Amino acid sequence: MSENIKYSVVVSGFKGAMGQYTVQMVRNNPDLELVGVYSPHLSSTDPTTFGLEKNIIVANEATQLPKADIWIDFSVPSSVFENVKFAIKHGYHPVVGTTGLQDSQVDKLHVLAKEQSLGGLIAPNFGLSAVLLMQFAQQAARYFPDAEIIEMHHQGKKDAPSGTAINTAKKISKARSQKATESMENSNAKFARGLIVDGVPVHAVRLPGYVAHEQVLFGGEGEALTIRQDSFDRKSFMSGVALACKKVTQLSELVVGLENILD
Ligand SMILES: NC(=O)c1ccc[n+]([C@@H]2O[C@H](COP(=O)([O-])OP(=O)(O)OC[C@H]3O[C@@H](n4cnc5c(N)ncnc54)[C@H](O)[C@@H]3O)[C@@H](O)[C@H]2O)c1
Ligand SMILES: O=C(O)C1=N[C@H](C(=O)O)CCC1
Repeated sequence: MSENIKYSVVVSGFKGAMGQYTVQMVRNNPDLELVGVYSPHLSSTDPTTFGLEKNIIVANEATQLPKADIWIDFSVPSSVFENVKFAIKHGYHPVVGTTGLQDSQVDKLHVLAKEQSLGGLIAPNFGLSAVLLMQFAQQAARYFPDAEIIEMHHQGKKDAPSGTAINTAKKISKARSQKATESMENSNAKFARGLIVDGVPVHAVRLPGYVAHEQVLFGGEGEALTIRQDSFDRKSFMSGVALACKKVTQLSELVVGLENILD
């Protein structure tokens, strides 16, 4: 980061599993300064209730947040669009980890950010292992058009399939040079065969003990290839979030995917 520049940050969804890690990451990062946190339905807005310094604004309405350079969002799929729209309109550079944005919503946010020449990043996964898995899967799909995805997450996950799995399926679909062998539309066992995302079956598992994991299975004639990544700890996402904070103020548009800002 350039010398002596400290970026101010607000964290939306600060009480959630990812929000809590993010708050710690920002507080421990000498290049970042936490100035506000946001979550609706709070019983108290006293920062000390949440173990935060007195000068940090705790807001249960976005309009109460202080101005800042960066808005990090780890909220819920049903709120992320409105949150990011608010962030862009108010000049915060968005760093968005929350999943569940529809393509049409991403398009709208892209236009909004462009109108304001404001850089931002939406990343369905901030983990390096997942980013690499998606890239390897894209490469493999050129030669193995037949692929299926199994994503496995903790039981508290609100959305299914995961944002990463949807993104992986899209990338496989784009990279395929041939159509997959089976026509999934004609399958008579739709539930057991998973949700078809861009022609790729996606199976979602929710179990205790799991954090975030994905496996892509490719099958060819007499051979198979399996690519797997495991996020065993939410700490694994934090270097990606920190990198996004470092880069996002230098972007002049909304970028999707951590791979686009990796050095
Ligand atoms: N991109 C990544 O690398 C990555 C990694 C992990 C999780 N995620 C995604 O991040 C999101 C959050 O995950 P989590 O495990 O922390 O979930 P969580 O349910 O533990 O936390 C979400 C928090 O958001 C709060 N919230 C509800 N409505 C809100 C609103 N309108 N504005 C702000 N906050 C609101 C909730 O009260 C809760 O505290 C999910 O979409 C998940 O898929 C992404
Ligand atoms: O824990 C979650 O929820 C995760 N969500 C993201 C997704 O939906 O892909 C990334 C991995 C963790």
